[in-house]
Amino acid sequence: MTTTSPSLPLERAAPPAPPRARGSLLLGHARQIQRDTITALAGLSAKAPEGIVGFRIGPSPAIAVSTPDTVREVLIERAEDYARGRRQTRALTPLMGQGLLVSEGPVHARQRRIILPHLSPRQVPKYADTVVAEAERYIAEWKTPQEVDLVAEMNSMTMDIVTQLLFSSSSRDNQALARAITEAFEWEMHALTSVLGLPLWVPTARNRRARENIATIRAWISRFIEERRSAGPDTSSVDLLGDLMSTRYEDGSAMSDSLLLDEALTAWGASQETSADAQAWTLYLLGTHPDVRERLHQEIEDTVGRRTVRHEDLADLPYCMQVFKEAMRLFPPASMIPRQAVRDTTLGGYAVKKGTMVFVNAYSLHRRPEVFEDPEAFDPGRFERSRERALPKGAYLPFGTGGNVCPGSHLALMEGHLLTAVLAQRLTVELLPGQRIRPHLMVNLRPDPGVRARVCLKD
Ligand code: HEM
Repeated sequence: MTTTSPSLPLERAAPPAPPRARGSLLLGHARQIQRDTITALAGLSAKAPEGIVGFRIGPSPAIAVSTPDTVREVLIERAEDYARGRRQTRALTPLMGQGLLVSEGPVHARQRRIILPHLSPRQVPKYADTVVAEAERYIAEWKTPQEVDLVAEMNSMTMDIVTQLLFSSSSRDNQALARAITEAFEWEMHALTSVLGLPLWVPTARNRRARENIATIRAWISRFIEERRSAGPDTSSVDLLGDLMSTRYEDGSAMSDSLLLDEALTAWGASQETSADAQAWTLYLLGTHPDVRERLHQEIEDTVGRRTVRHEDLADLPYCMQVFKEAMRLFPPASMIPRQAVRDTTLGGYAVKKGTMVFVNAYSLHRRPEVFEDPEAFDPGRFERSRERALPKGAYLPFGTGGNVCPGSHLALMEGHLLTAVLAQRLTVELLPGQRIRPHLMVNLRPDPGVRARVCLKD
């Protein structure tokens, strides 16, 4: 007689924890991350051949991912397992309300559907003349030759540009408003990065000031909305605010005033500093690579000469775009895209526990030697059309990917292309010697402690 043993359900082995970087017993890698976030996270990713590494920030488990596959898993394939971190939401809500950087789920999807068409490749060329005019006006006000900090200058220039693109107005003549904006963005930065990250209702002096600033800014934008309404429908489409006021949901209804305000402030916050940092890095890299600068100047000389740059010129300025894209490869303004696991899940075959913070490390992704040969070298040739097309999917992500991919990417690329051309056309920029400039990550990646340069208007 033969006997068969009762069949047992096959037990699947639980996925293992991701390879762990050893940190201090109590704090994990908190101290290193607090001191120098980008170096700490890049260092962790460099020791992770599979592009996934686990570590702790104090008691909280965290993971950094830095290969095209692991990044795509977090941002696309298993995106529903991750949300924005609680800290990000808490820090951004006071200024940006329920705008796209805060909202999730159906509200987020509905807002993206209505906003994205206004930032499409067909729509953004209408903003080109404004970008060029603002840049030229800004440059013309310099008494040159002059020594400047390029980081501060690019911040002011992009602030002027973004307020024109959004509201057809400038904050620079209104000192109280300009100060409120700077301080409010600084408060947000502090809330996102400080160890304590106290919520706005805690009555500290810093929080009280932030509440006043936020009220000032929101009142200013509300006034714009009211003025537009009373001026009638003709004023729509002159700027992004006009577009958002005139757009309609599928059911024919318009965006509420409160959401209009939230989305305008979100676009402002999401675009101004990212664009400024991208441009500052571009100038810095051009300053340290005379061969690239020479070729760029030649392209502009041959194509545009001394006349004002127009959108139609961009197709004939391919090297200019390659320079901007390569600068964002080496120094992506949004270097770390944060997420938090909302349930137990897996990543690259490893277990991820609910609550784990996940950092999509674009800085290290853009330096994968198997994708980018000699990754530390500044080589705009990598973005020649055929070479760019040959890049693996998800290898270059300055604007993220998936359901939260930057809706302003076409505008940002056009603005970067135009500004790179205008600045090279109108100025000679010479970096001052003896500077030690390092990437520093607060929310965005900026050159620290700034980039001192001698600028001179060309005749
Ligand atoms: C060089 C300039 C820029 C860079 C590097 C950049 C980068 C990014 C990245 C990486 C994300 C994805 C964040 C995530 O997945 O959590 C993002 C989101 C976003 N960006 Fe940009 N951005 C730039 C310019 C702009 C501009 C010009 C606008 C608008 C006019 C804009 C509006 C937004 C908004 C609203 C989001 C949130 C999208 C969502 O969560 O649905 N950005 N940006």
